[in-house]
Amino acid sequence: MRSKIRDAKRLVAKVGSALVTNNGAGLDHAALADWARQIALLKARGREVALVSSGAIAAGMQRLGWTKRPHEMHKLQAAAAVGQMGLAQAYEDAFTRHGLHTAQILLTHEDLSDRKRYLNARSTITTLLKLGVIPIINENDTVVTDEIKFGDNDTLGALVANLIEADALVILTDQDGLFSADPRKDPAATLISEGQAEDIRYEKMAGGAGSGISKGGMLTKIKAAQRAARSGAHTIIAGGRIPDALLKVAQGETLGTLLYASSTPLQARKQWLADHLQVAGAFIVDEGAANALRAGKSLLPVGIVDVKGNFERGAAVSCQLETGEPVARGLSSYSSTEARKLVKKPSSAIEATLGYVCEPEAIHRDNLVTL
Ligand SMILES: Nc1ncnc2c1ncn2[C@@H]1O[C@H](COP(=O)(O)OP(=O)(O)O)[C@@H](O)[C@H]1O
Ligand SMILES: N[C@@H](CCC(=O)OP(=O)(O)O)C(=O)O
Repeated sequence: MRSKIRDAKRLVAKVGSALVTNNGAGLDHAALADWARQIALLKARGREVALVSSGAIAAGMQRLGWTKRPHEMHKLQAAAAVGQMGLAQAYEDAFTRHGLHTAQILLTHEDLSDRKRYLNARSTITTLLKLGVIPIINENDTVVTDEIKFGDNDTLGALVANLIEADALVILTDQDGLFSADPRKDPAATLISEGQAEDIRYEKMAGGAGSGISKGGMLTKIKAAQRAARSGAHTIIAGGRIPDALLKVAQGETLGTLLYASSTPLQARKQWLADHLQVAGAFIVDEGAANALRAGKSLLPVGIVDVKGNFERGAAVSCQLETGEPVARGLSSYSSTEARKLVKKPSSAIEATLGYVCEPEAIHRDNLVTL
């Protein structure tokens, strides 16, 4: 089973408050530098890594000279806004030493449930990965408070894994993995080595959070593994203080707890597209485009002869022949208004027509299922 992780090309690593901060007093710069070193090595070995990191509130509290975590949401949000600067700076410094650039991405759950924003976030992060930049992701605590209340970047890690179709989500924390019971309360608890992410027994083993600064605990990690599995990503929960934890996990060494998914990212995405999509409109395509779609290729604007319905970028649309015969369905890279202007045009004409290019394809093959 661990070979699944050894073969994982795209990984999301999540480091929690329990690790990023020095017991709540600012950032643990040595720890950050060490993850940067490990991620740089993984990159050099051809892996893509996005990093979801907590720590904004703890860093902000230190910068503001606060010794006690406030209870008021607006103060916590202010601390997060101050601290995010330090967090981003610390990562940029750490990765610069390895010749790598970082990019700051602040997201909310709403961003990822809105189709248009979802596609935009997806294209940005995947473009950054292709450019060799390390995306450093945190929640946008200025505009949402749920995450501060629940102290849960685990869910964000899973959402990002879904978003970029990562092969694996590596959650690093202050325990060596999932134990049969909270090891802080039950010294006889034993480490679970691996199991299926959807196995509901694990939820019962996961108690609340361990320290004052973290709130999510193991339960949010198990839920995150279940969510990641829905897009085919395997999850590993491992001890972030174990030397070379990330490298070892990525090499497929038996470390921490592996909660595996039963399908691959692409299978899972296509299944989701096949099962759940209510279509908002249609692309009427010519024979050539229909054949390309049946051969598993993307839909290019040049093969579209007409656009039916009104829809936004990211909407689910069907692709059909003029006879009404359905060929495929998928997520449109363009709104219906934009797509109407692109009918029968080569992709090279998109920029001249719209003034910008979202994607060269009207529907990318990863976002398509043939019928
Ligand atoms: N079954 C369990 N196995 C391991 N840890 C558990 C379990 N149940 C609860 N925990 C607690 O979860 C804590 C990790 O979660 P949390 O403090 O939220 O970390 P992070 O900040 O890394 O997200 C551990 O310190 C531990 O006390
Ligand atoms: N986004 C916030 C808090 C998120 C948080 O604490 O999550 P976790 O590390 O999973 O316990 C921060 O950066 O401080």
